[in-house]
Amino acid sequence: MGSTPVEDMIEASSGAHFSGFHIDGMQPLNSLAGQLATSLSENVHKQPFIIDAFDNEKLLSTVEMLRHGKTVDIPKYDFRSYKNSISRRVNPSDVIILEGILIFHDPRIREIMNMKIFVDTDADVRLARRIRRDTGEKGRDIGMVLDQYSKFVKPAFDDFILPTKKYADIIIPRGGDNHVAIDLIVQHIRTKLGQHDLCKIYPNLYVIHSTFQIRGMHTLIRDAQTTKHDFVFYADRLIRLVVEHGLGHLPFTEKQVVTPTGSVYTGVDFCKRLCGVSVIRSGESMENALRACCKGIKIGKILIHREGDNGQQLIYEKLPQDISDRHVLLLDPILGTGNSAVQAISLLLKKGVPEANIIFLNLISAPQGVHVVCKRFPRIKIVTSEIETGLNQEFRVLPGMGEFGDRYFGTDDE
Ligand SMILES: Nc1nc2c(ncn2[C@@H]2O[C@H](COP(=O)(O)OP(=O)(O)OP(=O)(O)O)[C@@H](O)[C@H]2O)c(=O)[nH]1
Ligand SMILES: O=P(O)(O)OC[C@H]1O[C@H](OP(=O)(O)OP(=O)(O)O)[C@H](O)[C@@H]1O
Ligand SMILES: O=c1cc[nH]c(=O)[nH]1
Repeated sequence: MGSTPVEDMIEASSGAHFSGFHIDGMQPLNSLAGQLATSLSENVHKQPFIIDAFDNEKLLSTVEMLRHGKTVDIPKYDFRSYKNSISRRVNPSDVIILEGILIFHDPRIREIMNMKIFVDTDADVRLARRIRRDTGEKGRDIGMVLDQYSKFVKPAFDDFILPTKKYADIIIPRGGDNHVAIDLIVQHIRTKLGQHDLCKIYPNLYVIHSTFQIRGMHTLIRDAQTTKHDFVFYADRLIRLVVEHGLGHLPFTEKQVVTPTGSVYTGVDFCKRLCGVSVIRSGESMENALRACCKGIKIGKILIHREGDNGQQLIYEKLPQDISDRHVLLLDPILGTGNSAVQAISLLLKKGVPEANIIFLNLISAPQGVHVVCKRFPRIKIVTSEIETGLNQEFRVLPGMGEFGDRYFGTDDE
């Protein structure tokens, strides 16, 4: 086995292809060539392509659980009995490698992959590996292996697997021996895991496009010398930008109107059924901006007691009764450790709000908080105006802007 998960996976693969990101050991859910052969009938070419042997629903739900940070049990396929017998426990991790024949077939599975790789291996090498594996590991007779290969495996590869190559982002020639390609992929994944590429790791994290105006406003609110009046003024301007950006992520419907010139303008209609939820106290600073954009919007409140990096406790909540039918704009200007956000989002989920209907709006996010929230709730959207460098020992955001609530509401002593 190689020294990285990617290398391990390439070396372990039996030749056809793999795709990432991926979980080592996931292929039993998807089946290998032997399963493929048994699932295809002689007249497969005349029939629509239905893959009964693949449990894609299970694959999707398993990956979803891993993305939520949950441990899963993956069934292991036994080639001798043709059954899923034992299962294997897999823990969640930052990189999920998903490997298997026909892995690019189902568009829903393609959709969850950040990078799709096709390992192109010579047909002779694939056949040689197959003979070695099936006679050795599966105890099959060589005549049977060759017969199965020419009748089912080769035509099925040409008809169904090769065409999925077009979905790959990267095609690696010469399979696992191509160390340059493997190094490039490993480097790419490392880069994605770096703090500065958070948006690439988490497609639901949106950092508003920076301009010198925005940098200028941040410079003012971060400056410890800035007066309360200016702090509020520039924080409000930034908050308004974040709110407008966040509203842009709501669904919309197409709408046509007739303009005063008598022409038809094809536009969109805003999403109905919204509400805001502010995290007391700092989140309340964002309510005016939301009300200014969405007239009459209902705004619920959550109060969380925060102590250090844990010990978060929900103290008070008052939310619209029909919140589960609404898109929720969660308001809190600071995402630090992420513990307050996790508490608030967990409460919304408990009230029946679908995860995908939550947009978390904030001014600054520490990478630690982004990791915590995005891993636990991969379907919520986070909209922020800047990503910070980290947290200090007291779990304050760095460089940060100090105690936001105190500076905004004037309760700091200076
Ligand atoms: N989605 C969206 N709505 C906007 C925007 N700007 C203003 N709005 C208005 O904000 C309103 C959404 O607020 P809601 O209070 O959920 O509206 P509603 O569903 O009609 O009323 P309630 O059910 O009583 O809450 C919509 O009626 C929009 O007209 C925007 O940028 N996006
Ligand atoms: O991600 P976390 O580490 O949980 O930190 C973020 C929380 O801290 C801030 O509130 P704070 O406790 O300062 O209260 P305040 O809004 O009442 O000032 C902020 O508004 C968040 O709610
Ligand atoms: O840096 C921080 C962290 C939490 N709350 C704040 O107001 N500032």
